[in-house]
Amino acid sequence: MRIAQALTIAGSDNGGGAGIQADLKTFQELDVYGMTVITAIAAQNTTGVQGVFPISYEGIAQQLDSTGDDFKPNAVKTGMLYSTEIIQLVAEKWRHYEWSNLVIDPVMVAKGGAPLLQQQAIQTLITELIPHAQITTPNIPEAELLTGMSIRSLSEREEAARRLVQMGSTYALIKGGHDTGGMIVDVLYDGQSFHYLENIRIVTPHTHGTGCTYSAAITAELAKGSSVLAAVTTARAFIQAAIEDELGIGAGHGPTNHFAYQRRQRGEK
Ligand SMILES: Nc1ncnc2c1ncn2[C@@H]1O[C@H](COP(=O)(O)OP(=O)(O)OP(=O)(O)O)[C@@H](O)[C@H]1O
Ligand SMILES: Cc1ncc(COP(=O)(O)O)c(N)n1
Repeated sequence: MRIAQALTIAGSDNGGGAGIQADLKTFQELDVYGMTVITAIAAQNTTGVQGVFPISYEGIAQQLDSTGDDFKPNAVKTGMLYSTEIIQLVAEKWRHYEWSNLVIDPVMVAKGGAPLLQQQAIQTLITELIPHAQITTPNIPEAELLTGMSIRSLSEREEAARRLVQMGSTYALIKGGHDTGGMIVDVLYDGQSFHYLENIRIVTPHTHGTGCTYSAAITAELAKGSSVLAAVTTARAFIQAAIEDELGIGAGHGPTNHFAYQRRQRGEK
């Protein structure tokens, strides 16, 4: 049996809703073999982040080498990278191992406001990693910090996507989850034309890890050989189902339901 393989380079969420745990669950649900390089341990639950403990530089470098020396992932995603040094290291190993299909989820701040990327590392993300990206998937506040512009209107979302492509990302996906209103519009730009993914906003507190899960689903689909547009379309359906069929875990912002998409595909409730 041949199986597509994907690697996630991200932080750990012991609560299982975001970070590498969300990524692995998503890979598994989409029939992709998952591997991890852990950058930091975030102690957190549905009420917030209680602590962040970065893995040492050597610890991350060794995980990247142990992975790269033996495995050939068909796609790679990055989530919480935390510092300039880690971003530079990932960029160096990316070139060294000649990986492909890089999905960058530029994780900066957790839902409750805890910083997951040091302020000064944003510029390093722009210069070192984004030029290697097949697709970069910021939410609106992340897109504002990356592009230096404020984003209110749809045309500003399009302009932010243009700027990300100018920085070297082949595709840009500006996610609309932080917008207000009944419909959520995610804007995908391929350097020439825009695609709009519109979905009904589900009213629920259980949206912890939506960005992680969405970008992991894109990564899984790219690993299986889908085009970027097809990968984003499937991933959008995956995250919509995961938010809609809520699990109701925890006292605060609970995780999304990673089982929901495949259960629906099988005709189960
Ligand atoms: N309430 C909701 N109903 C439907 N879709 C949602 C909802 N909240 C988020 N989404 C979708 O989930 C995806 C990611 O959401 P968002 O834009 O909030 O990213 P994010 O801030 O990176 O997520 P997170 O910080 O939770 O990991 C987007 O496609 C967004 O449209
Ligand atoms: C390890 C890790 N990575 C990413 C997030 C972002 O997810 P959210 O914005 O939903 O808190 C997180 N909380 N923890």
